[in-house]
Amino acid sequence: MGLSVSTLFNSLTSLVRWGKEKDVRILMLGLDSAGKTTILYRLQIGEVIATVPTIGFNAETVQYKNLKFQAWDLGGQDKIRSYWRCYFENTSAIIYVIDSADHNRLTLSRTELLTMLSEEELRGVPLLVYCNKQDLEGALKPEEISDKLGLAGGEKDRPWSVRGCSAIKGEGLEDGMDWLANAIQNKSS
Ligand SMILES: Nc1nc2c(ncn2[C@@H]2O[C@H](COP(=O)(O)OP(=O)(O)OP(=O)(O)O)[C@@H](O)[C@H]2O)c(=O)[nH]1
Ligand SMILES: [Mg+2]
Repeated sequence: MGLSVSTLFNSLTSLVRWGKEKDVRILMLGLDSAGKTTILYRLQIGEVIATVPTIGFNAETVQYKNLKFQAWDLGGQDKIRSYWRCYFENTSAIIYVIDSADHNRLTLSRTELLTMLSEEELRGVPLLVYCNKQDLEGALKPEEISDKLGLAGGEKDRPWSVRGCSAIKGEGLEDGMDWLANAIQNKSS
């Protein structure tokens, strides 16, 4: 995996420095290969880039309509998910990405999501779930995924929304971001 202690330390130092300078920090989380990095660069440069699995994170400034934010796209592989919590401080919103065609790992993805949401630092933070890869045959619809996640039963203290998208086709991303931008602005007003 190659994530050394010094790499982690440097990451955390830059995280703290950046977190102080910028206002809106959005975390992008989800299992490996869900499409987080693809979505990040789709939002930032409007193109599909060739990705490799993220070891550590990508941090980018994204301008979306009138909202400028720092997006932290964290690697989703099993062994590095435990580092997610190092990035929770000062989070304005969470984008959680699910591969809608990865039926076998939906339960695991739900578990990781609920574990993260139970963290005190993320209490009340708006959550957008992108059900990505809607272009793939057999992809579960956002309504089905929403039912399986069961957020309606427990997430009463935060704004949340579950939306379908395809980062490859560029579909659905804007609807989700419009909702998130509103949720962030309402929270801080
Ligand atoms: N068909 C389809 N493939 C997608 C879509 N979004 C991403 N992919 C592909 O899914 C693979 C993984 O995408 P990444 O963006 O690297 O996934 P990630 O969530 O950043 O993965 P980690 O960095 O390992 O956590 C790549 O081959 C992407 O091209 C989509 O909407 N549809
Ligand atoms: Mg990635």
